[in-house]
This record gives sequence, C-alpha cells and structure tokens, in this order.
Amino acid sequence: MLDGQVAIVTGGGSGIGRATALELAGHGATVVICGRRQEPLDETGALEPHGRIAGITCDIREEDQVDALVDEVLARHGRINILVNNAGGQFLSPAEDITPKGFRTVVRLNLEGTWLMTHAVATKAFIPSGNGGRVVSVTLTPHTGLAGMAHSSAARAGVENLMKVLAIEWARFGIKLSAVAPGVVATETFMTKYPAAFRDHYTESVLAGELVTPEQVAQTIAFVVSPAGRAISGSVINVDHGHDVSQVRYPPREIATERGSIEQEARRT
Ligand SMILES: CCCCCCCCCCC/C=C/C(=O)SCCNC(=O)CCNC(=O)[C@H](O)C(C)(C)COP(=O)(O)OP(=O)(O)OC[C@H]1O[C@@H](n2cnc3c(N)ncnc32)[C@H](O)[C@@H]1OP(=O)(O)O
Ligand SMILES: NC(=O)C1=CN([C@@H]2O[C@H](COP(=O)(O)OP(=O)(O)OC[C@H]3O[C@@H](n4cnc5c(N)ncnc54)[C@H](OP(=O)(O)O)[C@@H]3O)[C@@H](O)[C@H]2O)C=CC1
Repeated sequence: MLDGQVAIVTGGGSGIGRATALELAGHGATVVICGRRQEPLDETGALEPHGRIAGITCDIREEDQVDALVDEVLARHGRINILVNNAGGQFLSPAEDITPKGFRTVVRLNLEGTWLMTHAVATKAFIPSGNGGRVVSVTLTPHTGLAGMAHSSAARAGVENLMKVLAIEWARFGIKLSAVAPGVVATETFMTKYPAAFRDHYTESVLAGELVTPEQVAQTIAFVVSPAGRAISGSVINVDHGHDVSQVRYPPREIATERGSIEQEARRT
C-alpha cells in the first residue's frame, strides 16, 4: 500500500509512534523516526525485519534540529511523502499550579514543534517536489476539555485548527493534512507516568470498558495516508471508543439494570 513512500514519524521510539512506524513500514514505506534519545529509536528499528526504519535524534522544539532532520532525510532518500506529528505530551496538573514556564514547555512541544516539523517538510519537500504530501498530527480527546491538562488542551486545539487552515492554504500544492485524536491509549507512558489513582480511574471508567491500543491508532493513521484516504483533509478523526462524546461508562453502575442498560420510562396513560 505504501511501497516507495518515505515517511517521518516523530516520537517513533515508543508507544503510538513506534506502532505507527511499524505499521507504515509493514505496508512498504521507508520510515525515519525521531526523538530526543537514540536508544528507543534503535529499539524500534530492531523490531522491523526489513531494515525499513531508521532513527535520527531531533528535538522538534528546536528549529535548527528540525531543519537538519528534514535535510538529512532528503539527502538519504531524495523525497518525503508522509509526515506523522506524533511526538507530544504533557504533565498532569491543576490549572492554577501550572507556571508560565510549564505552560510554555507544553505548548512549545505540542504546538510549536508540530508547526516547525510541518512547515519544514512542506517547504523543503512537499511543495518543491510538485507531488504534495500527507500530514497527520496526533492530538487528544475529549474535545470538550481535558481537565488537569489545560496547557495540552489548548495546544491540541491549536494543532487541530492548524491542520484545518493548512488544509485550505496548501490544497493548491496537493498537501492533505488531518488530525487523529485518540482517547485513552494503553501505552507504557500512560500506564506508568501518571498517578495511579488517575490512571486506574480512567482505565476503569472509559465508555467502552477498554482502552485504545497503540496499534488501533497506527492503523487509522495508515488508512489516512494510504491511497484510500486520499480525500481526507482538514478532518479530525477520533479513535477513542466514543470517549469524546461521553467521558463516563454507560450506564452508570448505580442505576444499571440486570440487562446492563437503564430502566425504560413507563408510557403515559
Ligand atoms: C473531564 C475530563 C476528562 C479527562 C479524561 C482524561 C483521561 C486521560 C487522558 C490522558 C491522555 C493523554 C495521555 C498522554 O499523552 S500519554 C503520553 C505522554 N507522554 C509524554 O508526556 C512524553 C513527553 N512529555 C515530556 O517530555 C514532559 O512531560 C514535558 C512535556 C514536561 C516536557 O519535558 P521537558 O524535559 O522538556 O521539561 P522539564 O521536565 O524540564 O520541565 C520544564 C518545565 O515544565 C514544568 N513541569 C514539568 N513537569 C512538571 C510537573 N510534573 N509538575 C509541574 N510542572 C512541571 C516546570 O515548569 C518545568 O520547569 P522547572 O523544572 O524549571 O520547574
Ligand atoms: N497514551 C495516551 O493515552 C494518549 C496519547 N496521546 C498522544 O499521542 C502521542 C504519543 O503518546 P504515547 O505514545 O502515549 O507517548 P510516549 O511518551 O510513549 O511518546 C512520546 C514520544 O515523543 C518523543 N518526544 C517527546 N518530546 C520530544 C521532543 N521535544 N522532540 C522529539 N521527540 C519528542 C519521546 O521520545 P524522547 O523522550 O526520546 O524524545 C517519545 O518517543 C503524544 O502526543 C500523546 O500526548 C493522545 C491521546 C492519548
């Protein structure tokens, strides 16, 4: 499906980024992954049997490192067809305790880093090639407001709108941009980084009763960048078992009937 395509996946050394790199490579793409540390990148590369994944260290918040990464990929492969902006994250904190530096740190990573990568790949590769390209940015649900993550909620809203604006402006270059917004994903980071009570609550109370897997997010990204996803641009695609529309399990345990539903209202006589 992706034979001959060259992809960059940011944050490809772990979690969703690793699963995405493996998924794209499995469909024939040559994949360059980046992150701040070399070791996780090498671990991802070792999981791919055909040598289609290589890692290059890059902090996506640093303009000179982003430029160097894109130049290196072009020098090695001569083209870039796909960019997956997956690197991101945040720390959990009540909004009133987030310092200016902490807010800036999260916005720089999620919004500015995504902009730097997207702009560099578009201007150095997609536009000069005349062939356009595909961009998918990984964001977050719920879109109704992610309590405890004010900085990240704001940044991800910015990323989703950025994808929409660029989908309009860069349609003339054949560039398609979308966001894929996962719900709660069972990555090692999610399972180990957050306080146990927070993790356990959201693990147990998600609507579907199960977490999203990294592979499910990766398969959606692969579909969007595949020939079958050619008409997708300016979209936000949730991969979240309905987390965006209902943040609690249905029905609430307290009022569940034996049939696992809610009691039906009696008809008026
Ligand atoms: C109704 C609501 C329903 C909600 C349902 C929610 C369900 C759960 C959804 C969960 C979804 C999301 C999951 C995920 O995203 S999992 C993947 C997460 N992955 C990551 O976060 C990886 C990347 N993250 C990082 O690298 C770091 O977290 C960070 C973003 C902070 C960047 O790290 P960096 O090394 O650059 O930054 P520093 O550590 O130097 O910190 C810089 C300043 O940031 C502030 N800070 C950092 N950590 C904290 C903290 N724990 N508490 C408070 N402030 C923090 C601080 O100002 C740092 O500066 P100082 O060290 O000088 O103080
Ligand atoms: N897990 C979840 O429940 C959900 C996750 N998401 C989002 O999906 C994405 C991936 O999450 P997940 O796989 O769980 O998280 P991970 O923490 O496993 O992945 C984050 C990756 O990004 C890399 N990274 C972090 N900062 C930078 C940077 N400045 N420059 C380059 N690379 C960087 C990290 O590598 P290194 O440290 O070596 O730089 C790491 O490989 C994130 O944007 C996350 O917020 C969205 C919804 C839910």
